[in-house]
Amino acid sequence: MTGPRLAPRRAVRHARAALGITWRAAPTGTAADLLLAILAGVTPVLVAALTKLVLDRLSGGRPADASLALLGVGLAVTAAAGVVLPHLRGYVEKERIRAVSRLVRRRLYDAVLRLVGLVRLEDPEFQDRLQAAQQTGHLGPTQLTGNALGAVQSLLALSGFLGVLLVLSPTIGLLVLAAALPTLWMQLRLNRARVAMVLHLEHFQRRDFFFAQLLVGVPAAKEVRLFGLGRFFGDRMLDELHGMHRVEQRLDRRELWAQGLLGLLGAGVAGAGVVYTVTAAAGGRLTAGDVVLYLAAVPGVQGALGGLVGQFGAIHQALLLFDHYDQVIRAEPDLPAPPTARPVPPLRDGIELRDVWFRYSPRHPWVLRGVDLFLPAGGTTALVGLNGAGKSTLVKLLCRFYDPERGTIRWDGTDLREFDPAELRQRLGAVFQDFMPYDLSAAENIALGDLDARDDPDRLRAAARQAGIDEALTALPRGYDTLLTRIFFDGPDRDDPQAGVVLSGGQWQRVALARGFLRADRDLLILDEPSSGLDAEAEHDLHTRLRELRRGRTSLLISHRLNAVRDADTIVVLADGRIAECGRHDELLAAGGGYARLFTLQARGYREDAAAPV
Ligand SMILES: Nc1ncnc2c1ncn2[C@@H]1O[C@H](COP(=O)(O)OP(=O)(O)OP(=O)(O)O)[C@@H](O)[C@H]1O
Repeated sequence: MTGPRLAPRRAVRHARAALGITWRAAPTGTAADLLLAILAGVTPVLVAALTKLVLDRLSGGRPADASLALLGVGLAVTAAAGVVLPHLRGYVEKERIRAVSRLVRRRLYDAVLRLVGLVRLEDPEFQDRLQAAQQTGHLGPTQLTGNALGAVQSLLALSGFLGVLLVLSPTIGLLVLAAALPTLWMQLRLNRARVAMVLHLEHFQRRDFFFAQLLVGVPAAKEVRLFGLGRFFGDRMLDELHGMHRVEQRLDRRELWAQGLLGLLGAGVAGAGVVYTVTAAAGGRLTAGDVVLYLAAVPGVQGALGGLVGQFGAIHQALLLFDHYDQVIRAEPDLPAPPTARPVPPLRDGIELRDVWFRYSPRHPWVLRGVDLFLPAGGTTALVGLNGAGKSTLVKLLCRFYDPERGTIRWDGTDLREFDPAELRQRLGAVFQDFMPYDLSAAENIALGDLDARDDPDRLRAAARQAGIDEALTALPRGYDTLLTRIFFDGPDRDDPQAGVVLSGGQWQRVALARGFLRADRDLLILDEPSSGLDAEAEHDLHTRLRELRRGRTSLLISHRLNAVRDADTIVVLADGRIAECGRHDELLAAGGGYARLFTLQARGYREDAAAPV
């Protein structure tokens, strides 16, 4: 497995950014941790040196005096510090990690919210990066800082012990250093392989998570059971897990061999040193204290060197992981913003699509191929067409989730590109075909349509009444405060059947409609298949209410049930990416085109149903 590389300039930029995040998130904690790391680095060297001095004094035959007592106290205090310091560092580090996680997460979501369109979010490569950034974003700064501080500690311990060894016996000092060099080289190689493995495993992990979610999650539960897919997905999940484990095992074996051999080499050198120091002490060339100092210094040097290499490896890994986060944070805006956005005026004339061409990316086919359409202010336009004709795509362009590749969409003559998208959307209301059921209370589910209405129960109820769901919500165990989910419960609430409820598909659609109706006063209301989940009576009821609600206002209605759109001021048929027909219901019927054919087909279906014996 070849190791992934990060260009040096990029690595330095990431290191600065990651350390900057740590400093901004927890300046005091980071400074305290640095101080503690320095103390932790010098403590073992001090303990070893003081032990040698005490032993030398004791074996030197001089009577005990105050200086020996002082050495003893110094040794006790330093040894105690050696015990306490790791715990203190552990606490400070956890505080720092929590602060960094909060800051990293806030910045990540701020960056995602800066993407006002959908292009980047729908790009699979960006999604992949985003997932990785969500999972590992905090590891960059925390791992980098933790290991940089660890490296400071290791460097201090290493230089302290090496200094002592070189003073004591330069030969042994150099021997220990030489014995550590192969370890250093091998560790660096292993580190690179481990980083490569972590990145390689990300893909396995995501697929493993996907299959696991299918098995345990509610959304797929019905199909998994009905189609008997449990074993199939389970096997796929285990394949991914096996794949991961095989990669890990290969590296673990390599590490085992390398570390075993290098451990033996290190032990050999250390053993030779012990023989030398003991012989020298027996011959009077070294003291008993020197022997103890040597015995402490050899593992100290080897440990510090190993630690240092491990820390550099972890820093390398942290920088690579930070790359995902950095790229998400630095993502360019997905929709060009005008240097100075024009204010969005109330709609007076209408919205005009002029020769609009659109495809989701150059890799995708054209969806819209020169659409010319005018949505007059104050009128209801219905958009119909076969599955995949591009109706929802046109809606997304009106909301400026994307820009047309060619042509323009004009709001009272001004290109939508000249507006700030957030301000434009303030003037729109919409109920999307794939509306979102939120695991929140009924009131919150509606209020999300206009957060200003959060504390205005009358407005929420009025919207619910218009969507025909007020009665059902009032009858819930806790009325509008009832949670429309059973996911977030713990404690006594878990067993309380009143705590949360599950709505039917049609009821959810009405809640989504109520959310949309909170914005019924906006300049344009878009309803994409608002009644697909409603029963026939409810659908009729809804469209009657809609007509009253939207009288004199601009709306765009999409529906496959042509009976529901027959009263629209204009009906537009989208086919092959263009406007194929346009007119009032009677005109289109008389024209005998695609609309007339579809309408007749649907009407005949109803008539035949009615005529069929029950
Ligand atoms: N995010 C996307 N990325 C790529 N292609 C897409 C995306 N969304 C839709 N499409 C494609 O664009 C075409 C038009 O889809 P769209 O959803 O606009 O059709 P529609 O008329 O609303 O269909 P339906 O009546 O089934 O809701 C389809 O071929 C679809 O596969």
